[in-house]
Amino acid sequence: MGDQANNRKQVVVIGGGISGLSAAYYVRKALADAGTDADITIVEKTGAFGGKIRTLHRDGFVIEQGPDSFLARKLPIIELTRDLGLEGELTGTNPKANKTYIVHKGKLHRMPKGLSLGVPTDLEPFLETDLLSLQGKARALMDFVLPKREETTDESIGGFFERRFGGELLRNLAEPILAGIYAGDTYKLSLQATFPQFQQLEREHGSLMKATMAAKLNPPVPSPVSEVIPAEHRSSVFLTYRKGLVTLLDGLRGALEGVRNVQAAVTGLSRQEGRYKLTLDGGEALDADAVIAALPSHGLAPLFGGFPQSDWLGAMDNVSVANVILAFDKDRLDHPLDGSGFVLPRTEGRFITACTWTSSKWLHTAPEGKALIRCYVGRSGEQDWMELTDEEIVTRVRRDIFELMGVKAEPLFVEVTRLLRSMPQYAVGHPDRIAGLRDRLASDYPGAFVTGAAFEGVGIPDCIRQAKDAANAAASYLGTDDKVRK
Ligand SMILES: Cc1cc2nc3c(=O)[nH]c(=O)nc-3n(C[C@H](O)[C@H](O)[C@H](O)COP(=O)(O)OP(=O)(O)OC[C@H]3O[C@@H](n4cnc5c(N)ncnc54)[C@H](O)[C@@H]3O)c2cc1C
Ligand SMILES: CC1=C(CCC(=O)O)c2cc3nc(cc4[nH]c(cc5[nH]c(cc1n2)c(C)c5CCC(=O)O)c(CCC(=O)O)c4C)C(CCC(=O)O)=C3C
Repeated sequence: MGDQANNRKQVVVIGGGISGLSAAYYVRKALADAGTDADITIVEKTGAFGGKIRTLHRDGFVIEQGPDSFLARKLPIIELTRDLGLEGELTGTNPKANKTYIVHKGKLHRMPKGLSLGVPTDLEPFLETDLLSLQGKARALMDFVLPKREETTDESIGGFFERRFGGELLRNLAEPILAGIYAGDTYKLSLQATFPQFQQLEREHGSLMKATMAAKLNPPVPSPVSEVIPAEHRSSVFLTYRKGLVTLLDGLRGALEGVRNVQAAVTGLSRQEGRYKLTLDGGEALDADAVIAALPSHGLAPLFGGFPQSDWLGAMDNVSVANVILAFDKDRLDHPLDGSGFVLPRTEGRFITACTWTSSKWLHTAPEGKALIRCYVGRSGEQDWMELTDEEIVTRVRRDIFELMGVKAEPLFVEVTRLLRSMPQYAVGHPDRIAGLRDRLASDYPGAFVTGAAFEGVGIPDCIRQAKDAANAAASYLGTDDKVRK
C-alpha cells in the first residue's frame, strides 16, 4: 500500500456502498471510453461491500436487512442491471398483495384507493374512508380552491400538506407514507429535496387534486427501457432480484475485477501539489489524482471540513432505525397477511413505524408454508429504541403485532438489524446547501467529488444516478488534465 510508483493516474473511491461501487464501475467505464489510463482503488472501512444493502439467506428465506427493493420507473438501476446482465433476475411484487393498510385508533384500515403519496386522486374512496373525520375530509377538499403559494422558496413537506390539505390528512394519511421513505419529521423535511413534483404541480395548477386527476386522463408514455424487465413484472411499481439485492452487489463486484480494494477508514484528505493525500486509520496514506467520496454526511464532514459551505455535513441529522424480521410457520400464524402490510401515524404512539408482510408482498422471500414479517423501528424524534437490548426490541415488536394483527405465534427465528445514523434527513434549504458545497469544492478541491444518499435522493436508483454523474465528472477531470499519459 502507498506504493504507487508508476505514473498512471490514481482514482480513489471512498466508501463501498452502492454509491461507491457504482462510482467505481462508471469511472472505469468512462476512463476506458476516453482511453485514459488510470488505476482505481476503493477504500471501504468494513470487511464487506454494500453498505446499507445486506441480504441474508437463512433456512430458505431471502431476508433483506436494509433496503428491500427499488422503484422500477427510475431508470439508472434498470440500465445498470442490464449492463451487468442481471435483468433475468428481476422480480416484482405479488400482484395479489395489493392491499395496504393504515392504523387508525388501534385498528387496521384499508388505504383508500387512489391515494398517491398522501394526495387523494380518486374522490369516492376518499370520501368513504374511516381514516379521516368529516371535517378532515372537508378541509382536504379545500385544496380544490386554495390559491397557490406565491413564494418559490423551499418549505417543509408538513407545512405544504397542512397548507393545502389540513393537519388531519397530513397526520393520518400522508405522514405515515412519506415518512416510510425518510423516517423523518415532515415539518423539517425539505419539499424541494424530497417531492419536488408537488411544488411543481402547485405552481402549474394550484390544486394538486385537480392536477393529479387531470394527469390520470393523459398517462405518460411508458419508457422503452422497461422492456428489459421480464414481461410478467412490468407492471410492478417496485422491483428486486430473486435472490435479493445482494445480486446487484455481486454483479458489480464481478464487473470490478482488477480494481484494488483497501480495507481502511479514510480519516483525512488534503491537497498537495495538485494531488490528494488520503490518510487512513491504520496510519498509512494513499495518493490520488481524483477522489470520489461516497460516504454518509458524517463520514464526509471530517474530510471536507473547515469552510462554511461544508458545515451542514457535520450538522445533518441521520436518523437511526432498526429492522426486525420475524419468520413463522404459516399455519401457526393467526393472520391471513392479505396485503403488503401497514404503516402507522405517529399519533398512534406505537413502537413500530411500519410492518411489511414480506412473504405476501414478495413471493420469493419465504419457502413453501412459511411466512416472513418485517417491522420498522425508529424515526426522527423516536430514537429511544437505541437504548434497548435486542430482546427488549423483539418483545415490543411482538406486543405491537399481537395488538394490531392478533399474531401471538412463536416465531421460528427473529433477526434484529440496527442501522445507526442510516436515514439522512434533507432539511428545508437542502438544495441550496448542496449547491453551495459543490461550488466551493469546484474551486478549492478540483478533482474531488462527493456523492451518496446525503445529497440528491436516498433511493438506490438515485444513488446510482448520482454516482454515475460523479464518475463522469472525475473521468473528464482526468481526461482534460494534460499530464495524463495516454
Ligand atoms: C432501513 C433502510 C431501508 C431502506 N429501504 C430502501 C428501499 O427499499 N429502496 C431504496 O431504494 N432505498 C432504500 N433505502 C435507502 C438506501 O438503502 C440507501 O440510501 C443507500 O443504500 C445508501 O448507499 P450509499 O452507498 O450512499 O451509502 P452507504 O450504504 O452508507 O455506504 C457507505 C459506505 O462507506 C463506508 N464508510 C463510511 N465511512 C468511511 C470512511 N471514513 N472510510 C472508508 N469507508 C467508509 C461504510 O462502511 C459504507 O460501506 C433504505 C435505507 C435504510 C437505512
Ligand atoms: C419502508 C417503506 C414503507 C413502509 C413499509 C411497507 O409498507 O412495506 C413504505 C410504505 C408505502 N409506500 C407507499 C407508496 C409509495 N412509496 C413510494 C416510494 C418509496 N417507498 C419506500 C419505502 C417505504 N414505503 C421507498 C424506499 C421508496 C422509493 C424512494 C425512491 O427511490 O425515491 C412511492 C413513490 C412512487 C414513485 O415515485 O413513483 C409510492 C407511491 C404506500 C402506499 C401504497 C399504496 O398506494 O397502496 C405505502 C404504505
